[in-house]
Amino acid sequence: ARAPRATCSDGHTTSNLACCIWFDVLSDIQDLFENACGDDAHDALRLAFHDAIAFSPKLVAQQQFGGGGADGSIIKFSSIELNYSANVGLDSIVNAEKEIADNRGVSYGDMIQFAAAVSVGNCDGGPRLSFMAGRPNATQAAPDGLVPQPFDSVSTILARVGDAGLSPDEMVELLASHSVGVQEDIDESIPGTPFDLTPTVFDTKFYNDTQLGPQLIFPGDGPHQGEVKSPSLGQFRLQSDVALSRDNRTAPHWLALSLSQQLMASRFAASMAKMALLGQNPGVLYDCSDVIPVPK
Ligand code: HEM
Ligand SMILES: [Ca+2]
Ligand SMILES: [Ca+2]
Repeated sequence: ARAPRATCSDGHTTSNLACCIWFDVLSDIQDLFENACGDDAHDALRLAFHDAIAFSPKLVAQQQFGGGGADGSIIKFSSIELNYSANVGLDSIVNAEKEIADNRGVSYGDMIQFAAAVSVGNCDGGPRLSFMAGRPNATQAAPDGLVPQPFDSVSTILARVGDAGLSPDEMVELLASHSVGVQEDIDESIPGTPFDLTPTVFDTKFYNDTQLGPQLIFPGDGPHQGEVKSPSLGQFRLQSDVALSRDNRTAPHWLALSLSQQLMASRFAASMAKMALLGQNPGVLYDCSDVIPVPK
């Protein structure tokens, strides 16, 4: 059955009038992204992970605050969280999204997941992500140490994301995001070096090249902590990506995704939807997915 339509004051239609504000936010965020899959879109996708993954039931069991997950804490408490080493390079997207959210009166947690969903649709091959709105504002900064680092072992990474609620398969699926990413801060001599040869295309090349590509060269002045050799000067290899691509707990799924654009895109969309709810009460959220543009 088709969802009932409501018409916003600007003429857009959506299944829920409470979603109308997101058409305004969409226009702001697309101005920032220049309707493209460029630097700001990439940063917005990375930001969604760094906000959401900072959620730890394990810390709560030790009577500590475990972070609020996808709660916008990385914007609300940016003066704290942007000092964490894993969050290097996120300042400019945090400031840009904060300004839009403040202007439009939406929560930072919603803003971050919305911007990420829009960003993926701007990349050729990117699936249409869903978007749930209604996250309350963060109450505390997330503690340090919850965002995986490229020099972490596979066991460390899987334990950390497992604590947050993500399976090894979901971790693998989410890394399709590195198909549209570049590094800036691991090797500062070569900012903008991508993780695959098609950083504006959401494709399977990243999975294929990390798993099967030869390890020949450090493209800049490396090695740096978290970096391993890459197949060519034009791309950069994170140690964690290569380790996950070859570990027996994650390599089979990595291979499966490398063989099917359709599987990769659909699994990524499902895992992103799950990640966007980490630490959140789904009962207070409502579906504004119909505001997310249909990818070209
Ligand atoms: C094991 C987990 C992960 C590790 C260790 C990791 C690490 C990194 C590192 C070191 C960079 C380069 C940052 C810089 O130098 O500017 C990066 C970039 C990026 N990451 Fe991840 N990442 C992980 C998972 C994810 C996930 C789950 C997402 C999204 C769902 C994501 C999205 C991105 C994007 C889009 C970029 C590119 C940013 C840009 O182009 O400026 N990453 N990641
Ligand atoms: Ca957070
Ligand atoms: Ca790519």
